[in-house]
Amino acid sequence: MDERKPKMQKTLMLTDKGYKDLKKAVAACTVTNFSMFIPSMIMLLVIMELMKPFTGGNVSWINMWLYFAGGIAGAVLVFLCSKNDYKKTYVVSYMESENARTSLAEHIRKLPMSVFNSKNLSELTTNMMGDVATTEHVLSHIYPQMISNMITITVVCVMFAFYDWRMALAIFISVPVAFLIIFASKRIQEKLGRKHDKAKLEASQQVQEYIEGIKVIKACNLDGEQFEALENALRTMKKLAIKMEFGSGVFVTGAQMILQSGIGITVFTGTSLLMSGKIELVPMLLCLTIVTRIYGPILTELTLLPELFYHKIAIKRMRTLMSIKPMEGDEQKPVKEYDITLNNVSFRYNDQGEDTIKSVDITVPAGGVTALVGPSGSGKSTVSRLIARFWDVDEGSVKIGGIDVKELDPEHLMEYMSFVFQDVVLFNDTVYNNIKIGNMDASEEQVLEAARAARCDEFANKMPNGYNTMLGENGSTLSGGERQRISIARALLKDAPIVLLDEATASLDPESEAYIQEAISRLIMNKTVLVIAHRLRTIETADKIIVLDEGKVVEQGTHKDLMKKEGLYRRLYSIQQESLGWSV
Ligand SMILES: Nc1ncnc2c1ncn2[C@@H]1O[C@H](COP(=O)(O)OP(=O)(O)OP(=O)(O)O)[C@@H](O)[C@H]1O
Repeated sequence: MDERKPKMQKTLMLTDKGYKDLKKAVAACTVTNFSMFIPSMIMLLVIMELMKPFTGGNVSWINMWLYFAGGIAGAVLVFLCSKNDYKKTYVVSYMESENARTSLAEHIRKLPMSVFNSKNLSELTTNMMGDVATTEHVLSHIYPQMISNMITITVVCVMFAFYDWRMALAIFISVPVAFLIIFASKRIQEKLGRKHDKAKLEASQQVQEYIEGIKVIKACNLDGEQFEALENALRTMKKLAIKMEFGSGVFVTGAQMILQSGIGITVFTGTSLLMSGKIELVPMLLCLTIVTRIYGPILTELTLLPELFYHKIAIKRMRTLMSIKPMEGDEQKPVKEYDITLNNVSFRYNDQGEDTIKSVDITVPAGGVTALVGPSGSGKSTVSRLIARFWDVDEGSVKIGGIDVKELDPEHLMEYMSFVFQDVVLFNDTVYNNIKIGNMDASEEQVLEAARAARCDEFANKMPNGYNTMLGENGSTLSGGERQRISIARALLKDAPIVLLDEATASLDPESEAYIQEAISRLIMNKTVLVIAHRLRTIETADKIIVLDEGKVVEQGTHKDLMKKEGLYRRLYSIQQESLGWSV
């Protein structure tokens, strides 16, 4: 964030507009605070009018009617000011939280995958929802009111100081003491807040794991064990929540008592000054009216103040996430050739530990099909992730058409690639929209054409609303083969010149596989294709086969070439051929 921005703007991570709107909200709150004095003043005037007969005067009914009219006008004014104040404070908070969530989402989208290795989903959801909600609450309920209350009380005290400094001091003295008590508890509150946050995160991870793994839990009868872990996490969260509430409660109640003692101090000072003839009754009553009026919002504010400390923790977390450098690159640079080369590439997922890919040289010729094979864990998927720049290589380079992928913005690079993975991610939307994701600019006709080519018609037409049928969360209502066909339809619609197929048909039954193979043949026509396959018979016709073992290229050539050698490929192929004869 820009160093020249005001401290409060930086602290609250506000946009320029948000900061301006916050100032407007403070102004609106201050106007409301002052407008609130009007009814109390009128009440005071009415009381004084009614007391006239006790001092030998008469009640003026004209005055009473005037006060009545003034009261109504005052009430309308208070209503209008409060309405404006509500609008200003809530608009700023909701607009800013929308901005914060959008910029977090945009930022997360551009982060290297290594970030997602070290952060889990619950942590990111907490950042996007919980931390922003804390900021939202602080902006709508604390900052504008706190600042405007400070302005109001300072103005009132300064005004009173002109009349009698002792009365001004009596009103004011307890306010800073009350605030000091809350701020003195900052360390304890922050510590408790951090612990509670950690417990909340642990609990939401447990809930997420429990719900995601519900099928396995049921199948393996793990209800007891898994539920116990969840229960423990929830119990710890409860304990810490109580501790936190108790911790803040002690200080808040103490601060409130001190503040309320201000009323007593004002009454005592006023009465003493009145008795000694140093002030008159009316100003003293005015003082008391104001003090009760002004302390009300501050009392509420004191209960909310500890949230400022938890907010600091939330802001720190958001700032840490925002400070992670996104992957950058040229957003325009055209890629004209589509051959892929890996030159002496080494890569490891974690800073500690062994390289997953070790000094690999690979060439994927443009317009042909290259297969990547090897035992499980040999690094096939990792190579495809490096080509797509989901991760950056540690050594060497990955080039497409002679351009290093590190020079290209990841989103720009994606324009040249389509993927079909074994795990297809589907959104809670219609079948049609799930396919359209492949190319948001495609016409309806193009979407349906791609869907037909990927053999989606067979299942979509049987659904209640055809292509407009909503899929459950992550397409839970579809079979593995159906999900794959949607994924292929997306890729067909995208029509990118490079296609990466990662175990696309590995988990399918023969009938689904036949459908998918047909759709895939259409997809890869005239494209640069890199296919990762476990079942070697599916890549026998590939133009080139690269064999990986423990992160190294150990063989390459055509199926025929490799079968002539006594190498890993031939061994894997023979094992698979043998297993075809097995039955259960
Ligand atoms: N996100 C990750 N973080 C840390 N290590 C990882 C990650 N993904 C993969 N690995 C490790 O890298 C190695 C290579 O994994 P990779 O998925 O590339 O192998 P693969 O050949 O595609 O395996 P498979 O055929 O079983 O899918 C494995 O040891 C794996 O445990």
